[in-house]
Amino acid sequence: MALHIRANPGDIAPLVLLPGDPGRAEWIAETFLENVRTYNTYRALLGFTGTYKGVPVSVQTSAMGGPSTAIVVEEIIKLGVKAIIRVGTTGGIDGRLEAGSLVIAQGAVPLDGTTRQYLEGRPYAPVADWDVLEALVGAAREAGSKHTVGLISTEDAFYATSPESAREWAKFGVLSIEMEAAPLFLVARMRGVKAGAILTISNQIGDTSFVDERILQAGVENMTRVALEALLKLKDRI
Ligand SMILES: O=P(O)(O)O[C@H]1O[C@H](CO)[C@@H](O)[C@H]1O
Ligand SMILES: O=c1cc[nH]c(=O)[nH]1
Repeated sequence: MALHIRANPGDIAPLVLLPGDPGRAEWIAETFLENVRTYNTYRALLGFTGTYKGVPVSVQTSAMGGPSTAIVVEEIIKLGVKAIIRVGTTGGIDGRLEAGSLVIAQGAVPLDGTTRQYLEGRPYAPVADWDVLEALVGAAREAGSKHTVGLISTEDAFYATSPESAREWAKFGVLSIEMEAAPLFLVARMRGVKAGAILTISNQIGDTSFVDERILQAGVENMTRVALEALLKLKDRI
């Protein structure tokens, strides 16, 4: 049993979706999985295992930010997980991507402190695993889901980011900003596990007003279907 994910080897499937929000984890499990059982409730890091189209799949909450994500990812890998897809929300920059649209991350500029601590000052490029990236893009294309593949950035301080600072990153090709992908990519790579991320644009950076809930929910549903189909493609590559 791990310290925070109070589960045992065998409780978690090798293929995992990783949302930040425990409510989204529960919704994914209830909506898309069959024969669901809850393996963790400790600290609201809700974790569920079930089957999707007959294949064992787990949904594990990362909670918000790098510190929690790194703890969760380290522990689920110790418990036997082999491939992880983050299913998150992200803030777009300057309205280039509209609310509800999907971003598949090639890599994440590591602006967060968690990645910095692991790297001890080394320059590094946290990128998605190639098989996961290919599976996500393939699944999105097959579903006819409009998506953009590219660079995102991962930060710590949601309310410290301004449209002006985000715009500076856009000059270097950053599409959107979120809070978990860089440490996920780094820790997975260090431990020999596959990871990727697909995200739904939930707002524009600096504008914390909610987008229309129906638009956001449609994007999240679309993202989740694509991610689940991508996990199926990874089944024989782990
Ligand atoms: O929707 P989730 O997956 O939580 O992701 C985004 O939402 C949270 C901020 O509102 C951060 O965790 C950020 O990365
Ligand atoms: O980190 C995030 C995620 C969604 N929206 C933001 O503005 N920032």
